[in-house]
Amino acid sequence: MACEILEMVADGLKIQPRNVLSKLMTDERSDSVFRLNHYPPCPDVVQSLKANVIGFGEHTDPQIISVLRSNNTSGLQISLRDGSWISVPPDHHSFFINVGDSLQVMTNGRFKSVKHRVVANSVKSRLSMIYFCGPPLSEKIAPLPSLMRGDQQSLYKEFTWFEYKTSAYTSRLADNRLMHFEKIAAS
Ligand SMILES: O=C(O)CCC(=O)C(=O)O
Ligand SMILES: [Fe+2]
Repeated sequence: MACEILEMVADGLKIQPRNVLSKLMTDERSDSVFRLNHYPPCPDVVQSLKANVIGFGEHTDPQIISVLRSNNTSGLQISLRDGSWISVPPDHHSFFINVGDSLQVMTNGRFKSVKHRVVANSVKSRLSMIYFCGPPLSEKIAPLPSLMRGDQQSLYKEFTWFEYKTSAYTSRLADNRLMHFEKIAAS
């Protein structure tokens, strides 16, 4: 399914070949990961604090895309441009597809990796499973040449997936991990 989505993304962007993104995850060296998260209910804390108890702190996903499925318990929220948070309705029949930092770079910022977090539910436990499509470690993460028009420049310095991961290990979850790879605009 993740492959199909990446091929539909390529179609939508009108780029060839169709597997320009999906081949990164079908590659036998692909660094994809599957994660299961369990958030037990937090009744006392939520009620006594009358505030959000964070189950998973705010962050962007590093990979290309993330394919998430959860049970029927709410908790996942995404951050809007104005900094406010909105809830993603839980639906155990649907998949939630998230753009990761790598796809943001590969589309030179056209697709944005959106900040998200999970807040604890006071009554029910939340279960989620996520498939993160990661490229091979040696893969250069750079805007797809077929997307670059005229003299358009990359917004990012060149780096490999391994370099991104190494740099991410020294950062905090909420940090913009692409910051080290952004080109500084000349003034
Ligand atoms: O559990 C969720 O709904 C989201 C978890 C998440 O964002 C992650 O594992 O990267
Ligand atoms: Fe995430």
